[in-house]
Amino acid sequence: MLTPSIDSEIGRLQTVIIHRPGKEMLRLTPENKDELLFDDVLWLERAQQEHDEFARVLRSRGAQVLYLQDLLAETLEIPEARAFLLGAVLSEDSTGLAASPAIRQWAESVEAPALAETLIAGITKEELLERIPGVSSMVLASMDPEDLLIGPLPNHLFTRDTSSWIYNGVSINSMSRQARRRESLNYRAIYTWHPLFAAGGFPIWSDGTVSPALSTEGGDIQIIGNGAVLIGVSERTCPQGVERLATQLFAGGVREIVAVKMRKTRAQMHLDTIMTMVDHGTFTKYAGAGMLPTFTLRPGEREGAVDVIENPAEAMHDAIAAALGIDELIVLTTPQDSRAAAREQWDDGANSLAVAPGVIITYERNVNTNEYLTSMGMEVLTIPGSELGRGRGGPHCMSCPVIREPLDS
Ligand SMILES: NC(=O)NCCC[C@H](N)C(=O)O
Repeated sequence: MLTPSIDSEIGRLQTVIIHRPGKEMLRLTPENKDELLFDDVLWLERAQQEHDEFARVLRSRGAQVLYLQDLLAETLEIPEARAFLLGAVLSEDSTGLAASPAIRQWAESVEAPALAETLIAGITKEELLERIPGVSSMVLASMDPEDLLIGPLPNHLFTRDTSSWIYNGVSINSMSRQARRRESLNYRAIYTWHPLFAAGGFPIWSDGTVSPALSTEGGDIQIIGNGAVLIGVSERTCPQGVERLATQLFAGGVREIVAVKMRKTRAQMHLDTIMTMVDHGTFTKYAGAGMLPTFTLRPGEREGAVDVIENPAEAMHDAIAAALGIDELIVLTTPQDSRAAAREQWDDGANSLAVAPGVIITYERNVNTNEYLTSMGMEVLTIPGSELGRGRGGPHCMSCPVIREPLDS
């Protein structure tokens, strides 16, 4: 059993969920990559090596690494969890009325590890018919052999986005994009039934079932400490979603939220693509992000009410410093020309993961940023990411911290 607790972005990382890329990546093609939110197809074996190095570095700094696919497989051993996931994924809406009973019967009998892989990698018509030949179904008859009856979830790689531990509770996020919505179901099953979490005792800020019109994604959420949360209002996280999460967090004791109004572009899809916290009161930030308007949100007087203060762009850093209860923020922006800055941002240069205050994991390719952060006193642990980065996410996106040491211990 775990006692999850994340009261900052930088406290020593004790437990983290990551996902080793697998067969789901082999579903990516030049034709479907955009719909699946990847910028390129990737070389799976190399991506796995890069990811194994990520896991090695995490462990070398004392973190317990939990693999999402293992958690899912262990969860699927529990009949209620299996029934929940199969009911949600293999509904008549997706598999059709005629094939549904046979598919469900087959899925009930699959060993948990294989079923976990199938839920993440998806299944083609031909793979299904190898397992249950002779099903009479117009849905299947209308498909080509290699068409996917259940789609893949390649973006499970970015464990942070779908699941955010915020102080003592968790937000299973409502994903903005169709390609990522089923990811929330997997986390919901894990946090409800997996033995590490099933004892509960933690608030669920959101169970992932709210409408995508109220989307919040974890790449936009940073737990900056001092009872405060920084949230990007981005391409993926909408103001309605922020307000909804804010009411839950305020009821649970969070003191203040600073929401950053971001540009809505793919290159800056989440807050952690332009800035991440690396040390006490210290952020690394992409030069091209500039100063952005913010909103300071606090609990209103009435129950469930939220007070909103608008802050001009020039007050961005001051608004975050105020939430942290400090006089001034330290913002580390690599001095380089704007083209080099844009290239490193695209390659997740601002997407660092702190494993302790001032100790961060970054992609090795962002040489200027890494040298600069080192010169500013950070300990920079680099990992390769040429393949992993094709999904447009770095170490921060690829991690869902569950337990961090409290900052004041
Ligand atoms: N926090 C992040 O920025 N996560 C990266 C998500 C990349 C993924 N391909 C997506 O578009 O959702």
